[in-house]
Amino acid sequence: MSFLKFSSGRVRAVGYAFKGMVALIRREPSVKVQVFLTVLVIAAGFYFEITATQWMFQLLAAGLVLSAEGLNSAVEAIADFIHPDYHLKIGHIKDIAAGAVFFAAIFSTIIGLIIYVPYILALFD
Ligand SMILES: Nc1ncnc2c1ncn2[C@@H]1O[C@H](COP(=O)(O)OP(=O)(O)OP(=O)(O)O)[C@@H](O)[C@H]1O
Repeated sequence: MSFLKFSSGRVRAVGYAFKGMVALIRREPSVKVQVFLTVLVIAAGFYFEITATQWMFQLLAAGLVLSAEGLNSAVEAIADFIHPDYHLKIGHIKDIAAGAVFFAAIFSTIIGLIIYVPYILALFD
Protein backbone atom coordinates (compact mmCIF):
# COMPACT_ATOMS: atom_id res chain seq x y z
CA MET A 1 0.00 0.00 0.00
CA SER A 2 1.41 3.38 -0.97
CA PHE A 3 2.06 5.99 1.71
CA LEU A 4 -0.42 8.36 -0.02
CA LYS A 5 -3.21 5.75 0.05
CA PHE A 6 -2.45 4.92 3.70
CA SER A 7 -2.48 8.63 4.66
CA SER A 8 -5.75 9.41 2.84
CA GLY A 9 -7.35 6.37 4.55
CA ARG A 10 -6.27 7.65 7.97
CA VAL A 11 -7.52 11.18 7.23
CA ARG A 12 -10.89 9.73 6.14
CA ALA A 13 -11.06 7.68 9.36
CA VAL A 14 -10.49 10.83 11.42
CA GLY A 15 -13.34 12.44 9.44
CA TYR A 16 -15.70 9.58 10.32
CA ALA A 17 -14.64 9.74 13.96
CA PHE A 18 -15.29 13.50 14.01
CA LYS A 19 -18.74 12.88 12.48
CA GLY A 20 -19.41 10.33 15.25
CA MET A 21 -18.29 12.76 17.94
CA VAL A 22 -20.64 15.46 16.62
CA ALA A 23 -23.50 12.90 16.43
CA LEU A 24 -22.89 11.89 20.06
CA ILE A 25 -23.00 15.52 21.23
CA ARG A 26 -26.12 16.34 19.18
CA ARG A 27 -28.18 13.18 19.75
CA GLU A 28 -27.23 11.60 23.08
CA PRO A 29 -28.76 13.33 26.12
CA SER A 30 -26.27 11.70 28.52
CA VAL A 31 -23.34 12.96 26.40
CA LYS A 32 -24.91 16.44 26.30
CA VAL A 33 -25.03 16.46 30.12
CA GLN A 34 -21.36 15.39 30.32
CA VAL A 35 -20.35 18.07 27.79
CA PHE A 36 -22.20 20.66 29.88
CA LEU A 37 -20.41 19.46 33.05
CA THR A 38 -17.08 19.54 31.21
CA VAL A 39 -17.66 23.16 30.15
CA LEU A 40 -18.59 23.95 33.76
CA VAL A 41 -15.38 22.49 35.24
CA ILE A 42 -13.29 24.16 32.52
CA ALA A 43 -14.84 27.49 33.53
CA ALA A 44 -14.14 26.62 37.20
CA GLY A 45 -10.54 25.80 36.25
CA PHE A 46 -10.07 29.29 34.78
CA TYR A 47 -11.91 30.95 37.68
CA PHE A 48 -9.77 29.29 40.39
CA GLU A 49 -6.62 29.38 38.24
CA ILE A 50 -5.84 25.71 38.92
CA THR A 51 -2.31 24.40 38.33
CA ALA A 52 -1.07 22.71 35.13
CA THR A 53 -1.11 19.31 36.89
CA GLN A 54 -4.69 19.89 38.04
CA TRP A 55 -5.66 20.85 34.44
CA MET A 56 -4.14 17.59 33.18
CA PHE A 57 -6.05 15.46 35.71
CA GLN A 58 -9.27 17.39 35.09
CA LEU A 59 -9.04 17.09 31.29
CA LEU A 60 -8.08 13.41 31.53
CA ALA A 61 -11.06 12.71 33.82
CA ALA A 62 -13.47 14.62 31.55
CA GLY A 63 -12.15 12.83 28.46
CA LEU A 64 -12.48 9.46 30.20
CA VAL A 65 -16.12 10.09 31.16
CA LEU A 66 -17.05 11.42 27.69
CA SER A 67 -15.33 8.49 26.04
CA ALA A 68 -17.02 5.93 28.32
CA GLU A 69 -20.38 7.65 27.79
CA GLY A 70 -19.89 7.49 24.01
CA LEU A 71 -19.00 3.79 24.10
CA ASN A 72 -22.04 3.16 26.33
CA SER A 73 -24.25 4.85 23.72
CA ALA A 74 -22.72 2.62 21.03
CA VAL A 75 -23.40 -0.52 23.12
CA GLU A 76 -27.01 0.64 23.68
CA ALA A 77 -27.46 1.28 19.96
CA ILE A 78 -26.07 -2.17 19.05
CA ALA A 79 -28.28 -3.83 21.69
CA ASP A 80 -31.41 -2.04 20.40
CA PHE A 81 -30.50 -2.91 16.81
CA ILE A 82 -29.86 -6.61 17.30
CA HIS A 83 -32.70 -7.11 19.79
CA PRO A 84 -35.30 -4.31 19.93
CA ASP A 85 -37.62 -6.34 22.19
CA TYR A 86 -37.33 -6.76 25.94
CA HIS A 87 -34.79 -9.42 26.97
CA LEU A 88 -33.05 -10.06 30.31
CA LYS A 89 -29.66 -10.44 28.54
CA ILE A 90 -30.08 -7.10 26.77
CA GLY A 91 -30.94 -5.51 30.10
CA HIS A 92 -27.79 -7.01 31.65
CA ILE A 93 -25.62 -5.85 28.71
CA LYS A 94 -26.98 -2.29 29.01
CA ASP A 95 -26.57 -2.33 32.80
CA ILE A 96 -22.90 -3.32 32.69
CA ALA A 97 -22.17 -0.79 29.91
CA ALA A 98 -23.76 1.89 32.12
CA GLY A 99 -21.77 0.51 35.07
CA ALA A 100 -18.55 1.17 33.14
CA VAL A 101 -19.55 4.83 32.79
CA PHE A 102 -20.36 4.93 36.50
CA PHE A 103 -16.81 3.79 37.37
CA ALA A 104 -15.37 6.68 35.32
CA ALA A 105 -17.89 9.13 36.76
CA ILE A 106 -17.18 8.16 40.40
CA PHE A 107 -13.41 8.50 40.06
CA SER A 108 -13.74 11.75 38.07
CA THR A 109 -15.97 13.18 40.79
CA ILE A 110 -13.34 12.26 43.39
CA ILE A 111 -10.67 14.00 41.26
CA GLY A 112 -12.94 17.06 41.02
CA LEU A 113 -13.42 17.14 44.79
CA ILE A 114 -9.67 16.79 45.43
CA ILE A 115 -9.03 19.73 43.09
CA TYR A 116 -11.83 22.10 44.05
CA VAL A 117 -12.66 21.54 47.74
CA PRO A 118 -9.46 23.37 48.87
CA TYR A 119 -10.17 26.30 46.49
CA ILE A 120 -13.80 26.52 47.68
CA LEU A 121 -12.76 26.34 51.36
CA ALA A 122 -10.20 29.11 50.71
CA LEU A 123 -13.07 31.38 49.60
CA PHE A 124 -14.41 31.31 53.17
CA ASP A 125 -11.06 32.01 54.88
N1 LIG B 1 -34.50 -4.30 25.59
C1 LIG B 1 -34.36 -4.33 26.91
N2 LIG B 1 -34.50 -5.48 27.58
C2 LIG B 1 -34.34 -5.52 28.92
N3 LIG B 1 -34.03 -4.44 29.67
C3 LIG B 1 -33.85 -3.27 29.05
C4 LIG B 1 -34.02 -3.15 27.65
N4 LIG B 1 -33.79 -1.86 27.30
C5 LIG B 1 -33.49 -1.24 28.43
N5 LIG B 1 -33.51 -2.06 29.49
C6 LIG B 1 -33.21 -1.69 30.90
O1 LIG B 1 -33.43 -0.31 31.05
C7 LIG B 1 -32.19 0.35 31.39
C8 LIG B 1 -32.13 1.67 30.65
O2 LIG B 1 -32.00 1.39 29.28
P1 LIG B 1 -31.97 2.51 28.16
O3 LIG B 1 -31.70 1.91 26.86
O4 LIG B 1 -33.22 3.31 28.27
O5 LIG B 1 -30.73 3.31 28.63
P2 LIG B 1 -30.65 4.72 29.33
O6 LIG B 1 -29.86 4.53 30.59
O7 LIG B 1 -31.99 5.37 29.42
O8 LIG B 1 -29.82 5.41 28.23
P3 LIG B 1 -29.02 6.75 28.30
O9 LIG B 1 -27.64 6.37 28.78
O10 LIG B 1 -29.07 7.21 26.87
O11 LIG B 1 -29.79 7.64 29.27
C9 LIG B 1 -31.09 -0.65 31.00
O12 LIG B 1 -29.92 -0.44 31.76
C10 LIG B 1 -31.76 -1.98 31.26
O13 LIG B 1 -31.70 -2.30 32.65
